[in-house]
Amino acid sequence: MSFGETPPSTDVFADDLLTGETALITGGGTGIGKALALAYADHGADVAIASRSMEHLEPVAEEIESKGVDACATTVDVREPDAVDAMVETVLEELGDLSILVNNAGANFLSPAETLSANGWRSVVGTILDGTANCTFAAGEHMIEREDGGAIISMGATNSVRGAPYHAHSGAGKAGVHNLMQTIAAEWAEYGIRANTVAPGVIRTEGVMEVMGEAVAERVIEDDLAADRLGTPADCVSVALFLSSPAAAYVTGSYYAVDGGQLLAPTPM
Ligand SMILES: CCCCCCC/C=C/C(=O)SCCNC(=O)CCNC(=O)[C@H](O)C(C)(C)COP(=O)(O)OP(=O)(O)OC[C@H]1O[C@@H](n2cnc3c(N)ncnc32)[C@H](O)[C@@H]1OP(=O)(O)O
Ligand SMILES: NC(=O)C1=CN([C@@H]2O[C@H](COP(=O)(O)OP(=O)(O)OC[C@H]3O[C@@H](n4cnc5c(N)ncnc54)[C@H](OP(=O)(O)O)[C@@H]3O)[C@@H](O)[C@H]2O)C=CC1
Repeated sequence: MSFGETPPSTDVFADDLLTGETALITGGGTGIGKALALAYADHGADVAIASRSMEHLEPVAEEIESKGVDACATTVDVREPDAVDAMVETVLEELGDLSILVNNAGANFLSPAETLSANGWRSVVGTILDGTANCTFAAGEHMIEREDGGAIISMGATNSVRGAPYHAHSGAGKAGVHNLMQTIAAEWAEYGIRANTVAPGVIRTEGVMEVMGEAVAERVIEDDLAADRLGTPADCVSVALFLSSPAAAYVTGSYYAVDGGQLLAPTPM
């Protein structure tokens, strides 16, 4: 017996779950971010996507518009605070509001700690942690001013909970992301803004397969997971949609692993 697949969100959630909301998803042109962007549109939200490459963004923006909602695609390097401020301005100019932020842009490679260069550390921690902070602060300023609350979801990773070989930069960055979400949850509750972390385990995307390769993926399934498959972007979509919706009105500062049981202890038998 296996867990099976997470069904498409349209089979589970109401079509109008997010009608009236405006979501910004960083890294929304590929992988998990693309799946999130299309799902948010399926459920009625206007959707902005932002990353460094317009080539990644443009086709997804077209697909979002084909679903009958408004789309905005804007380039940004999330490591640059001024560029992030400009991204939020563009979203507000083009879509008129910003009520949901998904900090999804990410970067990773596997490296022994002792050979990791200072620049290698910065490229990953800068994207994951500085990027999440820059976007949260810029979007948060608007969310506070709009006086109607908001939802912030940050993509963490299971490597934030347990140190793991070759993850010095990525694990430390993702641990910082969750801690930041908890602090934001505490500080901005008074404005009706909720902040939560979704922590994928190993989700089959082009990005992660570049990092780990097929042979390592097979070993992970065999040795590290309770589930009998890697995760899919759809597995992450349903949790993020829930956290973005009124169904999660009392949920803030929380950590949701989407990991097929990766964080469970291995069997002693
Ligand atoms: C076994 C289980 C694995 C599961 C992992 C689960 C945890 C998280 C997973 C994910 O996040 S998956 C998503 C991953 N997606 C991406 O990484 C896509 C984006 N990736 C990138 O943009 C690049 O790969 C990047 C290197 C992360 C960043 O590129 P950027 O253009 O900013 O930097 P570069 O100029 O290319 O390099 C900067 C710096 O980093 C060093 N470096 C790059 N790759 C490696 C490597 N494989 N090993 C060691 N060092 C590396 C590079 O040499 C540069 O340093 P200096 O040479 O200038 O010192
Ligand atoms: N897949 C997995 O197994 C896991 C993923 N995660 C996390 O989930 C999220 C999505 O991962 P996944 O879909 O696999 O990754 P992808 O590699 O597909 O996506 C990463 C995205 O981030 C964007 N991006 C990278 N650097 C920057 C930057 N400096 N500024 C703006 N955008 C940037 C990229 O777009 P562009 O190149 O156009 O800039 C790309 O769209 C990430 O945060 C990742 O760390 C966590 C654990 C496991």
